[in-house]
Amino acid sequence: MALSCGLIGMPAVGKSTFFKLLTGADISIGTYADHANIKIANIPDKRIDWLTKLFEPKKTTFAQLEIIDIPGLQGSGNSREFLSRVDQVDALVHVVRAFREDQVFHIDGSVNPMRDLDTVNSELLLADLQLVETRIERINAAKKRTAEQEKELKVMERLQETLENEQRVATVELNADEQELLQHVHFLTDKPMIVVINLDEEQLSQGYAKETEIKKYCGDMGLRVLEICAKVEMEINELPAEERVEFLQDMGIEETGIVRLAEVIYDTLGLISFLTVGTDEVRAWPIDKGLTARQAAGKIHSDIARGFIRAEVVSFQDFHQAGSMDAVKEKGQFRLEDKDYIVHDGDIVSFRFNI
Ligand SMILES: Nc1ncnc2c1ncn2[C@@H]1O[C@H](COP(=O)(O)OP(=O)(O)OP(=O)(O)O)[C@@H](O)[C@H]1O
Repeated sequence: MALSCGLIGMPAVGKSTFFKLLTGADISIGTYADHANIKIANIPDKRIDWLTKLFEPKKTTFAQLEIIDIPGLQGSGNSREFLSRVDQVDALVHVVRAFREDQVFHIDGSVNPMRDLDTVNSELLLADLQLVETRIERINAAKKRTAEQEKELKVMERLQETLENEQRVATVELNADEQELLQHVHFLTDKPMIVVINLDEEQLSQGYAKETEIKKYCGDMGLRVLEICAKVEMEINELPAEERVEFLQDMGIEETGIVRLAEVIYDTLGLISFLTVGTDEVRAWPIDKGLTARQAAGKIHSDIARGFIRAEVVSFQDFHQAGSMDAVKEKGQFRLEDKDYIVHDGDIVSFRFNI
């Protein structure tokens, strides 16, 4: 099952616009959306584009993620529903409005990215603090504490202090023992989160005054920040492919904000891709960093993992430089790896198996 990423933020900050850009979904973009949209996004991958040109396969499959457009947080009225939706996703993209546009209302009457950042973060921090406090109360109410409860209490007290200092659970270093203890507790501020500052065209071209302040705030919280102008991205999206390249060159940028965002989400989720090639299909397979060849084989089919013999591996970079499998073999860059080989991002793999 694909991992999921939820778009969150205040109402009318551009979440549906980013959702549409990431998933290519044709949904109506409104300022009063009251439902969550879920769609699959392909993760753009230049390696897959290149391999597709070379192999001309019947089918090309990109790595995929589920993207969920979570309705805007508007005061405490819908906060319970908001928090339960946040609880269900693997990562978050927090869209913050910096763009100035009189036609688009702001729920608090003015555009203030720092205030919005803080409002949403506080909601998440508070939900986690309540969870910690409930668990502490439960342990304290026990007549006699087990050794396990003693350990949990110590960790919970550390988390409580962190959250009271407005720091995220993700910033707390836990040893393996403590991690196991918390395995079944879901903290919202433990989820990877990326902050996207949605700029207007002028802020994009002339620089954005609040940049330093926001970056410092996010840096202190351990959050990655991207600055993107959703309006310009929509315009780029409507251009034919050839004109798009030209447009980006004119702007002096290599990638659109959306491609960068998709890559950062993928990376933040701890995912890498191994690749399979052939005339039937060229495909990127998402796996967690650190998986072995046999575990990676299991992502394709459990039979391949069970009957695993060897993995034939060449790195995309070597293949790209050499230009063909024969050239790769001549250069001695074609490897046979066993089941414990740790698969790397961009490994082109073919599994030998026997069942
Ligand atoms: N960078 C930008 N510059 C100017 N206008 C923008 C920008 N980004 C989004 N908008 C406009 O802001 C409005 C709100 O955007 P959108 O519907 O995507 O927000 P939302 O966060 O999904 O809202 P809701 O929470 O109500 O669903 C739209 O009219 C959109 O075109």
